[in-house]
Amino acid sequence: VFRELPDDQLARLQAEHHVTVANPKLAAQKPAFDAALSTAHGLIGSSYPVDAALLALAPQLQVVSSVSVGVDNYDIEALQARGITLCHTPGVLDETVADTVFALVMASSRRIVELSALVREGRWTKNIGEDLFGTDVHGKTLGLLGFGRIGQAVARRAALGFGMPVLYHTRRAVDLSGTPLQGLARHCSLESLLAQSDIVVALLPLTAATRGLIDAKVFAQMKPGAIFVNGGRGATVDEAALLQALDHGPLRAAGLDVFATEPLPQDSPLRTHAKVTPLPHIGSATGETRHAMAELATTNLLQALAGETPKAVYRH
Ligand SMILES: O=C(O)C(=O)[C@@H](O)[C@H](O)[C@H](O)CO
Repeated sequence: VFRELPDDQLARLQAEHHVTVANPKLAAQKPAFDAALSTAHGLIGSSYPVDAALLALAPQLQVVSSVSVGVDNYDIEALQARGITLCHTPGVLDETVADTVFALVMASSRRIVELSALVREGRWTKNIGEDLFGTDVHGKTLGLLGFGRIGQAVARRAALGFGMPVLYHTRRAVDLSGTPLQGLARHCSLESLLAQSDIVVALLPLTAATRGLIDAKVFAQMKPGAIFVNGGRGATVDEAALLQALDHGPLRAAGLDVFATEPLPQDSPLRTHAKVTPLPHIGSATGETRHAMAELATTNLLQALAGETPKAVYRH
């Protein structure tokens, strides 16, 4: 177990297997982690690189169970070459991440953090003037880059809760017939989405194809005054181009839950930028959802080690 699990899930593992808990990110625990790797049949955790070098130290490994939906920390080819099963936790976090994304849409559009700080710091001395006005969210056009389970959960909030026209860009249109989004979300080209969207939300997994995809060319096609929110992976965005777009247009503001380097380096201009609402990668960070993720990851691991097909195998 290379990232802390709730006690009840740890107990499920200990009831059936010999369990070592060692977080390799903690120097004091790294030796125990390396020692346990040499005999490990299963790994469970998240946000630590499981690459070919690590796999070479784990000759008995049969399954890796990630307490995350994203799998960009895992060398998929190296795992497949070893016939090691990779499991993850899709589905159980969709609504929570969608809530976080919408919180960033609201916070960056209505300047919630900035104006709350004004009150906290005793600077509310007169009625708020136009220079501190935000911009409406209801009725604005939302553009989604990525339209999987989480993207569709965001689209439901927007279309059904805020009367927002929804556009999305993916390789293929999604069949929404019989779903609450039928007729409320339209598939379109990237260019068309960027030209029409008042709010652009990125929910892209990090792959070779999406790394740095949201670059200066993409920002330049956004509407003047657009709001940009990223709830997917930081490295899908060229952060230097994002800063340019914030400082020189067209962006009005950005809400960011993810960054190319996490935790965000202290000297990153995104950390203190007046037009940025930053969050420390809390997309799924609620007690309920992190427990549900740990529970699914534990079930995946137990099923795999019992020779059964795990509930959520990552399909490449
Ligand atoms: O599931 C994901 O892909 C996430 O980004 C978060 O829910 C995880 O908590 C995070 O990856 C853990 O480090």
